[in-house]
Amino acid sequence: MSGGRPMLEVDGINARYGDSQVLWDVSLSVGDGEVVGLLGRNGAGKTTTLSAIAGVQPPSTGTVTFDGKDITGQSVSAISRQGIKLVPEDRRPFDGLTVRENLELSTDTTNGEDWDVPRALGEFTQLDERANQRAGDLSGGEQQMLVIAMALVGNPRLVLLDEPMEGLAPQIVDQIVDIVRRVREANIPVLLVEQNVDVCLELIDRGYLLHKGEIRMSGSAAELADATEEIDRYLGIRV
Ligand SMILES: Nc1ncnc2c1ncn2[C@@H]1O[C@H](COP(=O)(O)OP(=O)(O)OP(=O)(O)O)[C@@H](O)[C@H]1O
Repeated sequence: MSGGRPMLEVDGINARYGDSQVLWDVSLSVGDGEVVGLLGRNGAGKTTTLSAIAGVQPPSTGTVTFDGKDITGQSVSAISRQGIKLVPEDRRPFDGLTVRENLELSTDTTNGEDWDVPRALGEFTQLDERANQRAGDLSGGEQQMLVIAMALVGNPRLVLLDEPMEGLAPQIVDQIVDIVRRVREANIPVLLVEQNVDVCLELIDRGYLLHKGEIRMSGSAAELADATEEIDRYLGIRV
């Protein structure tokens, strides 16, 4: 279901930390309204790929094109203004602010007005119930919900989600899965980094297997689900 034109095109990017090369000619795309998975073991280069797209760690070579425009090497803020919202693995809300204040602070109408604080609280009723509580007093799962809601009130044109289920209890994982589904229903494209193959395949239209900094396989969710040998080899886990 690759749908329309690619919203994001990553073409042959290489990235290094000092002398050590960690991405080798990585190419991938995310189409309009697609949820695309980037799967790989610890250290495969998933976070570095997201960092290259978001401008945190520009690639040494290769290009990143967003909505037909070359954004390679632009600053994090310039890329964010164009509607790419990165939700890093360790992103946390501001503990001392309430849920509502965190959402108000993250509201950005540069790229649209579909999402605002009332809509976010309407979609995430668990957050609505705690709207006036300090974010620091929320559970880990609720905080994760809040950081995703904070990305949504930024009216993103693409969300980069780095392991949003990491460290959460299975019951909470289900809630985050539900949230990613709702982002998808809102037609916002998502590039989802995930180590949990089962969870990832439930959510994505297409995906890429990254191993030691190289894309080893790509395909639809169904093709990846059938590729048990590659999943075993590159992820060391069975579906
Ligand atoms: N700031 C850094 N300086 C030096 N090496 C780094 C840095 N960040 C990551 N690396 C190395 O780059 C490689 C890719 O790391 P990256 O974080 O992109 O992988 P990942 O697939 O996201 O893994 P994880 O799930 O553990 O975050 C790893 O070998 C890692 O040790």
